[in-house]
Amino acid sequence: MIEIKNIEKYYASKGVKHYVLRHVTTSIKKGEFVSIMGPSGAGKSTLLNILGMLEESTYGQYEFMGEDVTTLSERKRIELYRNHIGFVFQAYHLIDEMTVYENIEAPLLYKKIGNSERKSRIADLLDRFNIVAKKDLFPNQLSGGQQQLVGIARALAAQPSLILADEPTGNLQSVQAEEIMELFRKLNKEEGITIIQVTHAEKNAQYGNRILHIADGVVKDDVQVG
Ligand SMILES: Nc1ncnc2c1ncn2[C@@H]1O[C@H](COP(=O)(O)OP(=O)(O)OP(=O)(O)O)[C@@H](O)[C@H]1O
Repeated sequence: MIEIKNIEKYYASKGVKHYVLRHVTTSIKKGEFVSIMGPSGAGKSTLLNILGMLEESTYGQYEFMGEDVTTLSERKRIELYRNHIGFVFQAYHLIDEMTVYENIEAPLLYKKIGNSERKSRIADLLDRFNIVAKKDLFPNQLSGGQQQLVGIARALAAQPSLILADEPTGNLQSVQAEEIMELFRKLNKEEGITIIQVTHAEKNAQYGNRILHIADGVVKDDVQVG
C-alpha cells in the first residue's frame, strides 16, 4: 500500500538545514497496524503527515496504492487522499459550529455523495459508536472520548482503506483511551483497514502488529509485535 524511499525533510533557517527526517525507507502492506514511536521532536508527526499527504518531503519517493505521490498534481493528490485516507487527530479537530451529525457529514459532502447514501452511512456510524443521542449536540457538549469517537466516525465516513492517527488517545483518560484502541483493533482485524498511529504509549503500540522506532529523524528499529 505504501512504499517510501529515502524520504528527507528539512527546514532551512538562516542558510542552515535542520533535518527532521533522514533517509526514511519503509513499506507498509495493506492490513497492517503500525505504531510510530520515539522521543518528542523525533519526526513522528512529520512522517505521518507526509504519509497522509498533508505535508511534502524535501526529497525522496513516495508511492501510495501504486501512485507516485511526489509527481501528482495537487488536485489528484487531494482526490487520492479523499478516496483512501481518514485522519484522526489528538485534539479531535472537529468543527465547533457544526453538530455531531454535520461533522460526520462534512467529508461526504466534499466527496459529493448523494443525500440518501449520506444519511444511511451517518446513521450507521452513529449507531455503531453509540452516539445516536448526541447527533444534534455540538463538540463542546461532549466528553473528550465522545469527541474522539466523532473524529473517528468522521474519518470512517468516506470508507477509507487507511487510517492515520496522531496520538489519538493523547488527550483521553485511560478507560476512554482503551475504548478507542479496542475500536482501532476491531477496524483493523474485522474490516481490514490499515492503521498507522503515532503514540508515546507502549500499551497502545501493543494493539498493533508492528512498531517503527524513530529517533532524530532516523528509523532506528522496525519490530513485529503480537
Ligand atoms: N514548520 C516548521 N518549521 C521548522 N521546524 C519544524 C516545523 N515543523 C516541525 N518542525 C520541527 O521538526 C521536528 C520534528 O517535529 P515532529 O512534530 O514531527 O516531532 P514528533 O516526533 O511528532 O514530536 P512530538 O512527540 O513532540 O509530537 C521538531 O524539532 C520540530 O521543531
